[in-house]
Amino acid sequence: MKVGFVGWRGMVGSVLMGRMVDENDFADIDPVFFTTSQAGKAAPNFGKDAGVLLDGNDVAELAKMDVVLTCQGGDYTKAVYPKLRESGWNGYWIDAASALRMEDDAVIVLDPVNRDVIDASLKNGVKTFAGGNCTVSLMLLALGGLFEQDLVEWASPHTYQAASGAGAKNMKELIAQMGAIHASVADQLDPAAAILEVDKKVSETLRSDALPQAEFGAALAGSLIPWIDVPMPSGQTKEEWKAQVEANKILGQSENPVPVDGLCVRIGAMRCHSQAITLKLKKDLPISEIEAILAAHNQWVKVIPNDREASVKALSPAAVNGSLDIPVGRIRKLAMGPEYISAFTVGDQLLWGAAEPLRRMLNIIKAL
Ligand SMILES: NC(=O)C1=CN([C@@H]2O[C@H](COP(=O)(O)OP(=O)(O)OC[C@H]3O[C@@H](n4cnc5c(N)ncnc54)[C@H](OP(=O)(O)O)[C@@H]3O)[C@@H](O)[C@H]2O)C=CC1
Ligand SMILES: N[C@@H](CC(=O)OP(=O)(O)O)C(=O)O
Repeated sequence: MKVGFVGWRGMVGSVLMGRMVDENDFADIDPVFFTTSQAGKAAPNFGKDAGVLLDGNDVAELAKMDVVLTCQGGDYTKAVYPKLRESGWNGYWIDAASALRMEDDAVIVLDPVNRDVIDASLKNGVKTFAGGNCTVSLMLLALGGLFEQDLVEWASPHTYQAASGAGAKNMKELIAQMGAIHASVADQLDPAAAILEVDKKVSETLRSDALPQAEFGAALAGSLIPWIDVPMPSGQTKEEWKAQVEANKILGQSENPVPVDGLCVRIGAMRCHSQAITLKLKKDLPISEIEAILAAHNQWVKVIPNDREASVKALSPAAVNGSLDIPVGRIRKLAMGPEYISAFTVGDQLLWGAAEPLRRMLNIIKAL
């Protein structure tokens, strides 16, 4: 099977390549690597010689592929995908970008949650598959058991999203901001120093034009940004809008959607998105039963007991970074009534949030 990779050297693409090497996924495919800027240079070798890089805008070359897997971004998809389909190509297109997710002829892939939807679509001849928005995929992996058993009346996820969701340059800018903050008070951090003086200087640094902020346009380190992506007419941000439409499309219930809505906030984590979710369940279930339902859903979700030590240790971006685990904890009844519960979950937005569902979709196609 000829698989053309586009966007393989970007941040999401690199995580994907790493996972494919780890899982020996290159063994049974013929990889072909495309680029939009380096055609003719040597292709990478992930255990197989792949010749030279081909031009990612060359529709005739792309049309020789059985599968095209792209992590290049939405602009690339919008420019190339229609031309490739119009050329008569009937191969499988697997995409990290959001551009095609809500198209009628595309399926959003998250196979531990919607393998049934994927299998039915393959039988029906669907050839276009997109990975979901990172917060949506991570929420559904964490709470999959409750959704699967149709126990959720509504969900309100409030997010704490990492810098990586905005791109590699933003991750570097976050670190540069941390460095600038530290540098502004580095000689005043001894125990005897007056903390209010230190705080004043830090505030001045955060508000100063000298703080590196070309990417975020605001301070993120030592602060937060309560807005992700463009505005929608509803008053939601586009990131917030995606929660309900994508979650229900993944679950195959767009006709009768479960309301999913909350605020999305960028915080100073590197590559793990966290979410505090309020759920209204359709019935009053004991916490032990809720925990058992969540834990049984998939092999990556890990239920964390609602105690201080376990929560601090396991439910943080620092603990989850680089891992496929999806811890979910802080599960308790809320004061609003016995059907209202809270949950807090953390997931690596480059792994389950981006690369892993695509890698697994490629393997599903390979096995057809
Ligand atoms: N970041 C995220 O969290 C998520 C991103 N996505 C989707 O994936 C797309 C790609 O995101 P991301 O991986 O962050 O994008 P990157 O900016 O890291 O990479 C995109 C492309 O930039 C080009 N590029 C130029 N200079 C470099 C360089 N120095 N190193 C690496 N690549 C370089 C490469 O294309 P070329 O070889 O053609 O020059 C590369 O494929 C997004 O637009 C989005 O649609 C989806 C889910 C999550
Ligand atoms: N918007 C996400 C990252 C992302 O790329 O999302 P999407 O795949 O839906 O465009 C974030 O900023 O954290």
